[in-house]
Amino acid sequence: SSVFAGLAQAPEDPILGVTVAYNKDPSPVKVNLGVGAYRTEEGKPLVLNVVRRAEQMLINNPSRVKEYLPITGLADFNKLSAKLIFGADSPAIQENRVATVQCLSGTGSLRVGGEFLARHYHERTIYIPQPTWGNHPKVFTLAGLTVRSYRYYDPATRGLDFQGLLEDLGSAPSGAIVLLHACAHNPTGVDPTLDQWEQIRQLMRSKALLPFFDSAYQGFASGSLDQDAQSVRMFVADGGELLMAQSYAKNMGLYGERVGALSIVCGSADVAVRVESQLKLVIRPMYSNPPIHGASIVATILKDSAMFNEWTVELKGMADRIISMRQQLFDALKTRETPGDWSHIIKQIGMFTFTGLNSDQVAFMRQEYHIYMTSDGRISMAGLSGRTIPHLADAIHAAVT
Ligand SMILES: Cc1ncc(COP(=O)(O)O)c(CN[C@@H](CCC(=O)O)C(=O)O)c1O
Repeated sequence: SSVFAGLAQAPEDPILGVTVAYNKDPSPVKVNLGVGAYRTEEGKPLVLNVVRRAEQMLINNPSRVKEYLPITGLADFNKLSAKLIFGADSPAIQENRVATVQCLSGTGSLRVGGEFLARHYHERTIYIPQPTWGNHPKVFTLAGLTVRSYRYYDPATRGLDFQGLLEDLGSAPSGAIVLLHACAHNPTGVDPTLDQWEQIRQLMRSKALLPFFDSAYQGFASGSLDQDAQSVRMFVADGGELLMAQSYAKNMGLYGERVGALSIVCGSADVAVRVESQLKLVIRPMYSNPPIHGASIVATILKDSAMFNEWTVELKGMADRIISMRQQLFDALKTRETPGDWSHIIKQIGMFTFTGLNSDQVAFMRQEYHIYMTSDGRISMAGLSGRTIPHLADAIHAAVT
């Protein structure tokens, strides 16, 4: 007998569970378009050359040890991560108003930020986009926040529901927390224009809504690290406060190293010092201190201008390959004269295409064509190649005719 005999079987994760199902499928034509992880044209995971070089340098360094990091993580990594997202010339950094802690990738950064807010911020409600990354509601609920949604995506236009967004944020209680995807919105691939970002910023500041940015794809959307950080930098430039979760999973290919950072831009240096001290009290009983290897790789690359440049070239290569998959899929559907308007495939940006296919069509494509994607119709473009695009186009064509 077992004390856990009555335990129910938990369901598979809506995103990570797609890979579990894919791995069980013996079909030679199966394609995994579920998890947002980059694959090469040959369909293989990619370890960036610059990452391998950085790792080699670390391994060859005889004085390198495996001691505990401080609770806040690797100091170099934290400073360089803040510079990467806020910009080297950021006034907030110059004025020492940024508290940064290394966390367990993007998820860990969001969770630590959520727990910090639940303990120290007067408004416990966080507004998240509808739809958003499937893990967001669970992360913030378990952190102790009350999760509500704001309209974001318009299925009719397959674009931004900007009026709905403004209305929902306009009617949020003043001081409420608002989660914002910095770029490459997951799952829709739809981002506000810079002008729309400015309107969002003005509305939020006028109601003292607290921005919580999630940046999991910096450099992956446009291929430019600075361009993909423009939304964040507009908010920092106005001198206001915000939270910022960064992930190096995708843009540096460090998925399993769990490398990320949470930064809180504060009103003054004095507040930033106290914020960092309280963040340590959240982290210490959660995982005590973060892993050293991945953060050392990132710091090695970001601090050396030649390696940084090499990284930007490889990053642009990944972004460009995804953009070319968009064009090839769009062209393949046009060739087949597949019913419907598929221009959103080339308009959307970042890792994902929100196809508009419904869960029945997704199930049909899995059954008949061994195409694996999330039930909301999202496909990870990084999972495609010139070889698999015709197969996907055939499947979509069959699903909609
Ligand atoms: C918007 C957003 N925030 C945070 C994360 C968390 O990434 P970390 O690995 O913790 O840094 C993801 C990853 N979402 C991808 C990857 C698989 C997953 O974790 O769901 C996805 O949506 O497929 C994301 O898309």
